[in-house]
Amino acid sequence: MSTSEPDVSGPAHVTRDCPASIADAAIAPPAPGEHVRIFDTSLRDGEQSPGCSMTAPQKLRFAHALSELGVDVIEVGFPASSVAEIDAGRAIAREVRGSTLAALARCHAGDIEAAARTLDAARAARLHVFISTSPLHREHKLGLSREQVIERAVMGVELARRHFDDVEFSAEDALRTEPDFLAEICGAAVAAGATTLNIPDTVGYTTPAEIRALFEYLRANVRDAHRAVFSAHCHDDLGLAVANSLAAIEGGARQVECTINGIGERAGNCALEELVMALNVRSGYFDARTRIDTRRLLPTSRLLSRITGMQVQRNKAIVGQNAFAHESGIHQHGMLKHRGTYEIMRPEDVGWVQSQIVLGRHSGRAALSDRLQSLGFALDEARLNQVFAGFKTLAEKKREVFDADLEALVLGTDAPTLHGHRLLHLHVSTGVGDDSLPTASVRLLDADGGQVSEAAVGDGPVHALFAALARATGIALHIDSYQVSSVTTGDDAQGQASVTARVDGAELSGSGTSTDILEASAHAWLEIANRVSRTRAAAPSPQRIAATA
Ligand SMILES: CC(=O)SCCNC(=O)CCNC(=O)[C@H](O)C(C)(C)COP(=O)(O)OP(=O)(O)OC[C@H]1O[C@@H](n2cnc3c(N)ncnc32)[C@H](O)[C@@H]1OP(=O)(O)O
Ligand SMILES: CC(C)C(=O)C(=O)O
Repeated sequence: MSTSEPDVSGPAHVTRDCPASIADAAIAPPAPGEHVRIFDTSLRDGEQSPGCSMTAPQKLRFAHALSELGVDVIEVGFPASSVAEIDAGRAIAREVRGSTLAALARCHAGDIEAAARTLDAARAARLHVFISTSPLHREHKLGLSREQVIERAVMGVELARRHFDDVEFSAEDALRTEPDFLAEICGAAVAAGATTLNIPDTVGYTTPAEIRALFEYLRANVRDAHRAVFSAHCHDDLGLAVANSLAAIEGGARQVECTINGIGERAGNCALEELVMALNVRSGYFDARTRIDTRRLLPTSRLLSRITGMQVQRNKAIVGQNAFAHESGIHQHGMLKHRGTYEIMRPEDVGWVQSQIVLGRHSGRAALSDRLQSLGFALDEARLNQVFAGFKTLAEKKREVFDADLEALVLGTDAPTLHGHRLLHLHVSTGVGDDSLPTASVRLLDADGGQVSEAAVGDGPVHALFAALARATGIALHIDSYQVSSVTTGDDAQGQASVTARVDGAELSGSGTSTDILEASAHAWLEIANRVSRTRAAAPSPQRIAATA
């Protein structure tokens, strides 16, 4: 192998020619408000990411989620790659409705037959055939001349059309292909029956201005261009996949291929959630619509992370944990006055419950005071300043200051549970077998020093325990999440239980630690319940982030 730098740029005239061609191109801009098809390839290109392979049941589940999201086309896989891929695709084709189902094939008879067999039962099916068109790929990968590549492409499209009316042709590595040859092969594909022309930036090499120019050029120079929908498929090697896809839309693309969380070969593909929200938030600028139900973006992203085990980075746009979290005082102060100051979209519109004000070393008095009010503490200015000084000292030591820390700061060193109900006794029995039911009994010490005992049954021991605590305290919590993790090691490891609950429209969390995970769970539940009873006792209602106009 040569040690010199590989020439990856393709022919020098590729980038030089496009702008000149645009000047010649007398084409109408895309009609305003046009629909842009969303083609999701998480199950095909996404699955090509190392570490992202999915089982057949996982693919089926995710395909249902994509259809519920409102994706126009779901690429179910590359059937020629294995029997398991065919079986997974067939299961999707039997069940999933509401989206067109596509399968990828090389310009090979065997691949096309396998893809067609896979989509047999689909209500709406598309065959997607591809071949490389760039000089680098033609010479080094395929060993084919321009004419031979066109011949193969035409053969592939014609064979695909024998199975389905909906046929997509992709010119792999299109952005490093000579524009005149690209226009020629696209025209040949349309003549052979292709209804969608996909122009992939296979190696993530292009820039927004360049890809826009290329789409404008192709719309003007491909023979019978009006008979096909132009599509973009951008990779993220330079972090430009979303920007390039948006530019392609400006150039006339009316289908964009993307993946949830941007998974895909190498650095990934255009992230569906980012592209859709860019079109949505800047609708006046792009004037192009999708039919995606944006409130399903976060749940779909989370489902994919759970299935693949590939976590989304915290600062990822739209679906990352920090996407709607504010930690610095100046931003928090602005957010409390009007959330439009630091948010360009509503978290609720993409599936989050609400924005988050995270208290840490950069926070100021406005955010601290707001959080204290929502915890039921109304402090005068002098006391607030005192607590603020303690808060800053604590925040220097901790990354994030939690509600329980604030309660300790205001109330003194006692654990927060001392200021509400406290667990004295707990007994839980599990219910394995026909006649037994999981049962829990609890005895609590209340804030006035009295005792209260209650028992309850449930679907499982934790459910029974939480039901008994609800009876004893008179507080009903809607549990959103419950997790137990080990915080030390060995046989006597401490377990930490974390509970998140929604109460009176707010999301509250509590945690408890013990060598007994049921006791830890009871402490976590009581931490939230005690906060609720104190908040309810301390009217007026908490200040909320002002709604965006
Ligand atoms: C840009 C993209 O994302 S393309 C999609 C990439 N996805 C995948 O490759 C996943 C599925 N792939 C596979 O399972 C395997 O590669 C298979 C089963 C398809 C093929 O396996 P093999 O027959 O062992 O071939 P191998 O993968 O080593 O090489 C690819 C062959 O396809 C040929 N080829 C590549 N693209 C095309 C095309 N679009 N049309 C026709 N032939 C093509 C190559 O020239 C090579 O042919 P050769 O074996 O005659 O040299
Ligand atoms: C096969 C095509 C669409 C592709 O995945 C690419 O070129 O990246």
